[in-house]
Amino acid sequence: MDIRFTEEEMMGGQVRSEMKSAAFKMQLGVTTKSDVKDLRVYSKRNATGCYKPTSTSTRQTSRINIGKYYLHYVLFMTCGNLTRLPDITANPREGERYYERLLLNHVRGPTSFEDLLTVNGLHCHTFKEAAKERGLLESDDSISECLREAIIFKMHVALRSLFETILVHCNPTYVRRLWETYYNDMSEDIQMTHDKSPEAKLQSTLQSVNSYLESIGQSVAKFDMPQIQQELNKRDTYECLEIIKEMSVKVTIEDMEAQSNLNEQQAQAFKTILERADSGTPGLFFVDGPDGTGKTYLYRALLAHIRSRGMIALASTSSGVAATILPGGRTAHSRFEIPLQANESTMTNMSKQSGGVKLIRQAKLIIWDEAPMAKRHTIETVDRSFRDIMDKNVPFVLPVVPKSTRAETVNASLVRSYLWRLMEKIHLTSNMRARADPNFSAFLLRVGNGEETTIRDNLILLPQQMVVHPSGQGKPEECLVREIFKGLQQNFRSAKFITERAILASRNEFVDNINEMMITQFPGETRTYISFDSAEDDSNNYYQEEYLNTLTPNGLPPHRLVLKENAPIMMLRNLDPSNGLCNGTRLICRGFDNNVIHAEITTGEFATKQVFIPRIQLSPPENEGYPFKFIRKQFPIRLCFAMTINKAQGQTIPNVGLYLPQHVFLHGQLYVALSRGISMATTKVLVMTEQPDIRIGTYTRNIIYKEVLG
Ligand SMILES: Nc1ncnc2c1ncn2[C@@H]1O[C@H](COP(=O)(O)OP(=O)(O)OP(=O)(O)O)[C@@H](O)[C@H]1O
Repeated sequence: MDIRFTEEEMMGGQVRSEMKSAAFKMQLGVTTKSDVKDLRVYSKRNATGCYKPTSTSTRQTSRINIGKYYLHYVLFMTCGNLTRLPDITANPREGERYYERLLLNHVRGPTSFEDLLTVNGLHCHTFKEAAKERGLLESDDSISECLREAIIFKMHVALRSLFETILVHCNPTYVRRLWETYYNDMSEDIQMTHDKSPEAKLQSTLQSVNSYLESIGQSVAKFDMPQIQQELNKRDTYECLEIIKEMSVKVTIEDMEAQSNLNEQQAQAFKTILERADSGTPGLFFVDGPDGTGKTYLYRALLAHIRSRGMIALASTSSGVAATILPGGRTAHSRFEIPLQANESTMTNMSKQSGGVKLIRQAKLIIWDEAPMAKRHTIETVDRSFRDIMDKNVPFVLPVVPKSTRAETVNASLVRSYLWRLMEKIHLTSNMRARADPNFSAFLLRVGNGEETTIRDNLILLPQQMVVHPSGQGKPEECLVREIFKGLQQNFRSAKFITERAILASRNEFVDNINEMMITQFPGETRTYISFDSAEDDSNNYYQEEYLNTLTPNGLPPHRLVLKENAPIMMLRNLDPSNGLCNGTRLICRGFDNNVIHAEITTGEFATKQVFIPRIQLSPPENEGYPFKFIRKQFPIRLCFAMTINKAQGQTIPNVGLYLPQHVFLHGQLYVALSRGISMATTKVLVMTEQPDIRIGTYTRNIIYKEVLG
């Protein structure tokens, strides 16, 4: 039965025709008063593109009495059309009724049921078929389809790492079938380059897949697939692999040359640390310097120097994305096998006979970048396991303890550790990132040290050159976007242009707001991926899918992921660290298919690498406070024209905009944001908070806990 909404209905939101309404009602299966829940008026989209209720008042409720039945409607405003959805529930077990509801929930502005059944001009016979065609239903064999779609790009190395990612993150139940189906495509390049025998080809392909798996503590031996013959060898061989792998980390010319470009303080630090390493006396150093003072530059120079002499230097970091910036970098958690819940007495899980421990014993130098981002118990756990060969470095920001008080934050920091007293402190002070603009560099230093003059509530005056003043019509943030992304329409295909620009904000909702605005302005065809959401063990369907769709917990991609070719995206999970796919890695979309996204890494050691991203299951951290386990199946990425300040840590962003609809709220946050920039002329700030009455100029809050600065 096809029901057309009249113009009158569309405009007024009132159902005038009892006949039509009754038919509509029957079509949707609303038959009794008990089917009627409440009615909400949905008129405003949230930052992720989902509609959210703005009112449930009876005044806005259109409850229509048709005989003894009631029909309640949820009104969706879409592009000037008014589409109505009965606010009733439907369970996947109900078949067509459920799929129809799913379509009504996602298709914008349909004027008839026929509209719902028509996808790209093709008529579907069932709502299920239409929902599937629109990508609203997960394919029964999405994992296999993901690999099949990736084959077309003919990138064999990326295909093997996609296979490994699928093994680890997608939990396929039929690994051997997948292996057999895609083995030829995964091994084509190996066959071509070496002209190997079938067995040698098989072994090389397995080794290649295994090398990715090993980096996250897995191996092909754990999966139902052909096995590596060498694996049968003695453990000694395996242990040596760790050392061979470390010894094969490439030393670049730039890093070798860095040694002669170090500034005075860096050169002094380089000399002090190297002398200690060469003398064989244990030493524990804490390299302290605000962001941009060249800590990473110094570490790279140290790593290159020691490695070029045929010795072992280990690079570990607190976050996966920082690991992709240092050559041979691994997260400290995976390198040292640190338990997730470290406390006063925990030890690492490394066994005394393991290759990892041998490696640590042989290491001349161990670097731990961003050490204070880890809680002190984590660092102390490592110290307890090998206290004589540790080295530590410092970034500026404290570990973020969710929902913690100032005292808790300070207490979790390295400064409160017994190790703090034992560390030899090395201070770097010149901002090398902003070295071309001494005024900016000096301003940053004052902000970072909490020395910039404040008026009440820690408000500091921003240099006028950096302030964006909203002008003309439109939203104020559009002015900031115009400043930072000037020339976008001509340069949108350039990875360099896109990567050198970003807007930073303190909260995800502000970031989403900018990203949503940017993707509509960005040239190209839109590709929308809908997530498949569920609540674990919810067989009674208490948590309706459409309710789950409206949630976007921290660290999860949105339900409606809207992308375009060449648009910048950011990884939200440590999907494949050995290939540079870490939480925080920046990429650019290069191609789309239904179950796979082709992207290019744009920052760090793996820049220009082509990768495939599959859909995976994601859940928010337990401390997000949901009373059920929320599972979202989606590509683990989000747009990154804008990103949170936290995610920008460690990056140089030559054209950076700071969007401040509210003041920053964390220690060092303003400094971290501003110090991504390289000059006042290319660092812009949009302040939207209330300004002090009698002052001239633009003020914003700078939070510095001086006790943490030591
Ligand atoms: N001695 C130097 N000569 C030339 N460029 C340098 C030097 N030291 C650092 N740089 C450059 O300055 C910028 C910032 O350096 P780096 O990333 O090492 O700082 P950082 O202290 O690690 O900052 P963050 O904490 O933000 O990661 C980089 O672009 C780096 O290449």
